[in-house]
Amino acid sequence: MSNHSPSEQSEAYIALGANLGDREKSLKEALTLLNAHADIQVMRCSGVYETEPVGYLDQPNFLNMAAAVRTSLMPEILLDVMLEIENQLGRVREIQNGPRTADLDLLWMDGQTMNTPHLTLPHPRMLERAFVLFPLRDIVPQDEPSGLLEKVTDALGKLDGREGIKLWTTSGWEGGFGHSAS
Ligand SMILES: Nc1ncnc2c1ncn2[C@@H]1O[C@H](COP(=O)(O)OP(=O)(O)OP(=O)(O)O)[C@@H](O)[C@H]1O
Ligand SMILES: Nc1nc2c(c(=O)[nH]1)N=C(CO)CN2
Repeated sequence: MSNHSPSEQSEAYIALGANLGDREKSLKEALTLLNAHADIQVMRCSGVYETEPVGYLDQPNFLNMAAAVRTSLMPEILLDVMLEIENQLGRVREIQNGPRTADLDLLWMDGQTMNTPHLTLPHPRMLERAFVLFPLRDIVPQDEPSGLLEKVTDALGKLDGREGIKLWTTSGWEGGFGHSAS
């Protein structure tokens, strides 16, 4: 089977989080590794936000961000690349919702829906999570064709304020990847 989608390129949105070790370095390395893949280009990066842990509370604050990538890979293959990057950055799965050096979630891919044991799209919890929505809002363009901006704006309107989210750095990291012009 081909690893590539029949219709050229997709735009995928990825959430990144880290709360162990040098968190900012882990996020940057994850993006560098994504962009180093021959079939993935990092197009836009959100600001980096420091966020209080959600779910399992007895753990350090996270840094969270989101990135938009262009890829010709099928969603399952893109997810495999992301899980491999988590492993390369030293992720060990011990506690559900627990601390991690790097967590990469595939949020949205041109509005495609799927539900397999390996991958659910859109990510089922993305619209409940302020630590996903604030970064996403930074990078979804007004004219995004598959309805993502409306979903993000609507979900943000239902949140109570900023819920333990503060801007850490505006990042500007996509400039380093050389693909930021559309
Ligand atoms: N959209 C998706 N993005 C990332 N992983 C997914 C997705 N859908 C299903 N999965 C599966 O979820 C599995 C567990 O992921 P992980 O351990 O990162 O969960 P988590 O980050 O602790 O929780 P959450 O999924 O709520 O963020 C992955 O191995 C992957 O196969
Ligand atoms: N603030 C914050 N909390 C979390 C996060 C995360 O990335 N940021 N990830 C989780 C599991 O994916 C559980 N809780």
